[in-house]
Amino acid sequence: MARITVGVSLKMYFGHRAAREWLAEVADIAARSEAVADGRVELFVAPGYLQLLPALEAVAGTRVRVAAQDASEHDAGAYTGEVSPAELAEIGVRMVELGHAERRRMYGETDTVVAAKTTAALRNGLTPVLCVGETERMPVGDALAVAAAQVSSAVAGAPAGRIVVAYEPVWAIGAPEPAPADHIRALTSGLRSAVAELPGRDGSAVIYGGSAGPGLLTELGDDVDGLFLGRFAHDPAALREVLAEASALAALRERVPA
Ligand SMILES: O=C[C@H](O)COP(=O)(O)O
Repeated sequence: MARITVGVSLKMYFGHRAAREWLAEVADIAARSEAVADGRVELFVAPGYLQLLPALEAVAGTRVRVAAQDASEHDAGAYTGEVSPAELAEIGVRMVELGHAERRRMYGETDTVVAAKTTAALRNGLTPVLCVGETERMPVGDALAVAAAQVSSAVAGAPAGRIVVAYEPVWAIGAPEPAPADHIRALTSGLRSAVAELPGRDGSAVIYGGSAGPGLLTELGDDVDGLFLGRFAHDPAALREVLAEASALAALRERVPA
């Protein structure tokens, strides 16, 4: 199936009530989207930890997947303040964001930590949304080398399973605009080839994040498997637009054999 993946992280932008209201609107949008309902578009939402249970409740009966924004590398034990990937899976969370630029930069997450967390996620049946990307503007070849090395280090030694690679150039996160389309295309195409060579990663996807919003998916076309949105999906109407674009792109891919 020519699946397009669209994810949204709320980071820590919303309080509890605002998150619940947003989730209710997203659940309604998803329920009305044929492409989400039949699986041509995979939609996942990554709210804060305290918002996970209400999120699961809100999207029950739809195909929307709930993702955590991080998870421990340990399943259980004396790890104060950590959140267990085993418990996330137990409550119905399906995906987990790992190695986001903000965690790497502000919380000291190294490639080694991201690799341990990736192993733990896959061990527990969670699909890692592996965030990778260069920290500064650089030529595409150099940027690809950085991002591809982050991917291969994260999955080395991890159990087999699908991964979603979110290519997020750090300099384009929280910016007024996404990275230039040519840069994104070069990187997502290169990462697709790199992921295709990894054993045990069938069905994996490479999506783009970093100030993404309506219009970008259509501009990128076939060179990307979807988007990872932040601020520009806080307005549910913008997410509705992106899902319509994803649905059109999925339909186009079904008509044109890969
Ligand atoms: O998690 C999402 C990305 O970091 C993108 O966030 P942004 O679209 O607000 O730049």
